[in-house]
Amino acid sequence: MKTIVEVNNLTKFYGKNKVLSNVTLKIQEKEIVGLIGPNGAGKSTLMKCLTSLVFFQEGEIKICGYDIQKQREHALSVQSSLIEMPGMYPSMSGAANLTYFAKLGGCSEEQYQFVKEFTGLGDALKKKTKEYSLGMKQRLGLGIALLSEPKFLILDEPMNGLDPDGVISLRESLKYLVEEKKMSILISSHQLGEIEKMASRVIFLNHGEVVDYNEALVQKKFYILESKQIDALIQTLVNREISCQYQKIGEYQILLETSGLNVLQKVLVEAEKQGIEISDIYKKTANIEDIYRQIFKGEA
Ligand SMILES: Nc1ncnc2c1ncn2[C@@H]1O[C@H](COP(=O)(O)OP(=O)(O)OP(=O)(O)O)[C@@H](O)[C@H]1O
Repeated sequence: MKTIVEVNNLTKFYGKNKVLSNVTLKIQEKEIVGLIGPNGAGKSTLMKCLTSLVFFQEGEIKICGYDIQKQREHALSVQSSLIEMPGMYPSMSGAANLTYFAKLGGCSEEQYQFVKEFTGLGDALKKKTKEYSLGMKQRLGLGIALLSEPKFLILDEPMNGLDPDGVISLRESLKYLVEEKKMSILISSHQLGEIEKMASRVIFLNHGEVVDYNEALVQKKFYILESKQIDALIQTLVNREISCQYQKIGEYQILLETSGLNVLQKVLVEAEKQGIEISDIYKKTANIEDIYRQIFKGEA
């Protein structure tokens, strides 16, 4: 496996406010890594450090082996990003924007043609970009980012404002870039379901720190228990001191997190003793949303 991004003990302050604390992570070739965390967790700041848009005080960042502070030009030459609104000239057409940025970056004719096709904008490339919808701007913005044939792509909330078709098309585009162009992608989003579909791995940030969720959470078993006597069931869990995490997720349902079947059995035995009828049980493996809930309890 080839490491494309290496971040070691990155610490960033805005004034006296520490917004990133000892962030350490790696991204390998052909990985799509999701960056998840509540508002203000530091996702955009981390991305801005990776693209050298902001200065950081401690630690190091290497992109394809190039140090972002000591070999800034090289480190920037192998990456592209789409952070906040894609930059483009509003009174120029999409095609003119592409041509302009292609010339600026010395893009090959082959790559230019690939990007033109890849945007999927077709005839709309002739329109001025001030007439573009948000989705069209995102497509063009991604196209512009790809002109330099980056090894590493950073996307900050690229799904914002996209309709379902736009989201599906973005997902397919990213998978293509990883599979066919061997790129690595870091993508932040609050759309956990989408991240789950497109990312091969997820990094959680909380208060500027990478959360070590140890992926063990993914192996935990979750059961949804349905009962009309849900409050009595919860009371039983408390009274009998059954060691498990649970959460009421509906009028008649609790989500039970256990480390094994024996805990579920204990719960069922106790419920039966108390005359509590469990009407249904569903088994569930942890998904990103479950893990998010575990990590950010009450903060989401
Ligand atoms: N230019 C700035 N000057 C001072 N503080 C800033 C600046 N930019 C961000 N911050 C602070 O840094 C912290 C992290 O912000 P950041 O935008 O990185 O979070 P985020 O995880 O991207 O949030 P969101 O999900 O809302 O986009 C916040 O406390 C924010 O107020």
